[in-house]
Amino acid sequence: MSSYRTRLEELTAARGRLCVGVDPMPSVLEAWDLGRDLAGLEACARGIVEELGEKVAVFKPQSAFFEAFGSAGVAVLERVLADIRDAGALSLLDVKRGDIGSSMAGYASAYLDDHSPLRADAITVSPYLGVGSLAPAIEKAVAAGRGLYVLARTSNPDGHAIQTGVVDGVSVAQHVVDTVAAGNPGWDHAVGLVVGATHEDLGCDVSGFNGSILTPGIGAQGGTIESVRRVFGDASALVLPTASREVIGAGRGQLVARATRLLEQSEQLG
Ligand SMILES: O=c1ccn([C@@H]2O[C@H](COP(=O)(O)O)[C@@H](O)[C@H]2O)c(=O)[nH]1
Repeated sequence: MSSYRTRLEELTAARGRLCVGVDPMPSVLEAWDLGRDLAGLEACARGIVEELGEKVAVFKPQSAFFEAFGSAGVAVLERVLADIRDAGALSLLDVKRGDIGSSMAGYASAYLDDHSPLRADAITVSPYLGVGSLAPAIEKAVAAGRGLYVLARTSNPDGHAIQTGVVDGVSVAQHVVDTVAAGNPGWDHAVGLVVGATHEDLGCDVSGFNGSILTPGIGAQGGTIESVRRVFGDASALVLPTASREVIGAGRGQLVARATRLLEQSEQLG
């Protein structure tokens, strides 16, 4: 399999630069006229991929909404990941894992191994235990042609204090950006960042970054493609904008129109 970076570049060149979030939360199920139950979860999550699977480059299932239904919900997630593969799109599983190395190796097997039923093309990871603790997942991702996105500057206001806090002269977010950038040439540029779309001041400089930047917070959290273009400047070219409720939150009938609108807007990102 070619590298994650190559597959991402090829697919976004062909389908446009948008990652649609698959967040089948109760309000979304309601908007889709579905029950807040396992059947509703499956109809909504698989319906999103059925409608958009060949139009969109990347889908980001949010693991929390599947885990909420226990093992039956996780089985739905496995089917959603398979649907995404069958549609020729990339899956970016939002699980925000982070632990000491030995446990991180377990997570890597769960999400990045070619034989795992929960395998995704990329996952989100947390660097709170140190970027170095992510090494087993990075090794696995590179070897398997998969990717990781490391939380650097998240979209939520609560992240501000910890991520813009300064240690040894640089912000925590900048430390994450710089550490990933330094490793990326040896990692096939498979490691990206999560940097939210909601900030007027990022609190870190991503202009020299050398991987993909996942940018959540568009729509429901107040960010726009236009604000991403303004705030990220030249680094906009690296951005993979992602939106969940903005695309899926008004029911199945609105899906294609809402995704198409964001895809058109994302052409501004260069
Ligand atoms: O910094 C972050 C990291 C991840 N997320 C996740 O993205 C989606 C956003 O949903 P919207 O409906 O588009 O607001 C959700 O799954 C979050 O857990 C984030 O928002 N911010």
